[in-house]
Amino acid sequence: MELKQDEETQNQILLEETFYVLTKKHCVFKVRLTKTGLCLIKESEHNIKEQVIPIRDVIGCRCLRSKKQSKHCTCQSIPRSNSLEVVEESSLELDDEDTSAYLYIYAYIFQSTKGTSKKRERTIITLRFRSFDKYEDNNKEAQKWRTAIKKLVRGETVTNRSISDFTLSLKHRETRKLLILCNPKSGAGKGKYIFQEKVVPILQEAEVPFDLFMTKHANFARDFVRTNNLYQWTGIVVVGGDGIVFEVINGIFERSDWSEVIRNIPVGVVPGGSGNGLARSIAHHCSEPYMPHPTLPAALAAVKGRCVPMDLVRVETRSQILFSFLSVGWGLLSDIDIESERLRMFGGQRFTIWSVARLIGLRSYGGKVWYLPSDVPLSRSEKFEFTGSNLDLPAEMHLETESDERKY
Ligand SMILES: Nc1ncnc2c1ncn2[C@@H]1O[C@H](COP(=O)(O)OP(=O)(O)OP(=O)(O)O)[C@@H](O)[C@H]1O
Repeated sequence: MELKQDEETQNQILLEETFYVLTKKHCVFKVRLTKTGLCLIKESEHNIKEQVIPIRDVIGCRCLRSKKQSKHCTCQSIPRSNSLEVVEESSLELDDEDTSAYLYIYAYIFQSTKGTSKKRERTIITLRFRSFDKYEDNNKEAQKWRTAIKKLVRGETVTNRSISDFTLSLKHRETRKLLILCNPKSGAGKGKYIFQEKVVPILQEAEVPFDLFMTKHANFARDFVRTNNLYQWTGIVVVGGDGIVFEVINGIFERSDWSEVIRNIPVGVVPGGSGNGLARSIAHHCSEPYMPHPTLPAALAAVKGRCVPMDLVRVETRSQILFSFLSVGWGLLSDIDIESERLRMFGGQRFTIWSVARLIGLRSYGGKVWYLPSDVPLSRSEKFEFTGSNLDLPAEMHLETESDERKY
């Protein structure tokens, strides 16, 4: 009984609106927002199709206005969806004649690809609010949807009652700020490119502000996290390989307030290095596809603030104390890792090349290992399942509310 009630509240409609596709006659989309997702119901002459975009796949949304067209054509007062250019509300380039408010919703959804492994695809849903004559009224509607979606994305409670107050806080601003530590030398030297091209667009779509610091030399990141006030940031995202993550974690443990930091400041990694063992392991743990877009699961987790606790290993040698998060290497593997540094220009291939070299000249090491067998069962990862669809969403979809200008 309780389960059923819970399901009912999850599926309770928070917002609902009817939209049209400019280019298709007699094609109506009902768009519903519930706590679990954005439901698109396509009603055409002969059938009804439906797809739910789960809230966990949505990263954010933005309200924009249409941009003034350079060559104004009097025969086309309504911007065509495929030629639509949009700007911020504050822009000097906005088109005063178009009183519509455009809500851009950004989602990364699993596509039902037959025969191949699952992957996430970027999908943009544009909702054009144009029922009213004044931009302010259309914007109020769009902002109501925006605020509700953003709150749900952040895991906050949204009820039908609270939605009526959303218009009061129109100028809702994101306060989350991430610290990005990017190693420009990681992997084959593409750390900066990866950040600018793969991560920045996702941060912008999610409207997550950030402070970026490029590491200038070995141990820069370690010193940075040891000496700075980390509480000014909501989390640390490292762009690089396992080496730079190692620096950050060990830098944290060199602080006197390390226990406070590890409880309050999550650390994430966007793979930019050669091996990227931690980023791969996290993607595997979360059942997120790592290939063909390795940076995607990490960037999405960073903007959504998704985090789970992670075990660390404290290693004491005669001369130092270290914290390890993947493995503690000794012998052949460490030799390959450290000595292949000179082949950095080959990216991840450096490990294969140096493995062959070391196997040819195999060294032997003597040692003893003591261990305690674990009686704790291995934890099972949460499986994110593909939610059924029969709509086959395109990468971009433009829907709009009805207006007097629309004529069949
Ligand atoms: N600006 C820099 N110049 C030279 N070295 C740097 C710089 N910034 C950081 N480093 C060093 O580069 C080392 C390797 O970096 P990182 O782990 O990001 O890449 P990787 O070694 O290619 O990846 P992986 O560890 O996953 O194989 C780090 O241990 C760090 O000390």
